Amino acid sequence: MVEMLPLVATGVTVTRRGKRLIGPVDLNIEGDGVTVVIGPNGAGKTTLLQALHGITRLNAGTVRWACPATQARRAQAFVFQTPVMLRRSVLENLIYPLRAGGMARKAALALGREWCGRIGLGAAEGRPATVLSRGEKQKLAIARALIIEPAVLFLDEPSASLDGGATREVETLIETAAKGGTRVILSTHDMGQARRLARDAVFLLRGRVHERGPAPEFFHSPGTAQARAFLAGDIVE
Ligand SMILES: Nc1ncnc2c1ncn2[C@@H]1O[C@H](COP(=O)(O)OP(=O)(O)OP(=O)(O)O)[C@@H](O)[C@H]1O
Repeated sequence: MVEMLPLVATGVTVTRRGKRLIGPVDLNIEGDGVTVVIGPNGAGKTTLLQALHGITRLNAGTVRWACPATQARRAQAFVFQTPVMLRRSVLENLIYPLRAGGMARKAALALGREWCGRIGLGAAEGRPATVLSRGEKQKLAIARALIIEPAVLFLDEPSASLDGGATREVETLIETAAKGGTRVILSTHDMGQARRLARDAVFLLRGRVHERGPAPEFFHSPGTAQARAFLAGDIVE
């Protein structure tokens, strides 16, 4: 895997139609495991993830990786909150990034089938991906991101509106990826999920990093009144 970390964001600011969505944000991400980005609706979680991944225009600031930008782009993946399925079979969706990366079809199919089985869709490999359930689509989208063995994986609300069983399956995929050396950065509204997965937490409020820390300390004894209130389930704006 490409050595991409630390990720260093400095003064990252995104403004749209005269409104500052995030920033300035300074953030350093290194080590391994899962970083969770949490905060109220509209705090800027999605915008921050997209800014770090390089798919939204910055109005100020920089995002730097430990490797050249072209290499960094190829070694990271992003899974959107609403998974985008190609109008092809489950298996063809899975092998798409492998083929785009130049892998021979036979090898790609073998790896794709292995992943189909791993996410419990072995019997559905020929089915159109568009007819899958929401949970199945999310698993497929995550598997399609992981199949290229990215060094860094961004996930925006990976289990929004999934039930307990589907959420568990998605979390297992994420944990396995993190154990395998993929650095995961995800946003979530689910504080149970944040506690289960996080190595460290970033609490965003009104587009700024309000508090950041290792998960055990952050969840046990947050340092700011707003983070305490948020974790207690109070409305924080
Ligand atoms: N292209 C855009 N133009 C104008 N405003 C935008 C644009 N994209 C996002 N916003 C606004 O920026 C703010 C941050 O949005 P973002 O989706 O990043 O927040 P979030 O923390 O992910 O929210 P949620 O928890 O509701 O998903 C919101 O007020 C949103 O309405």
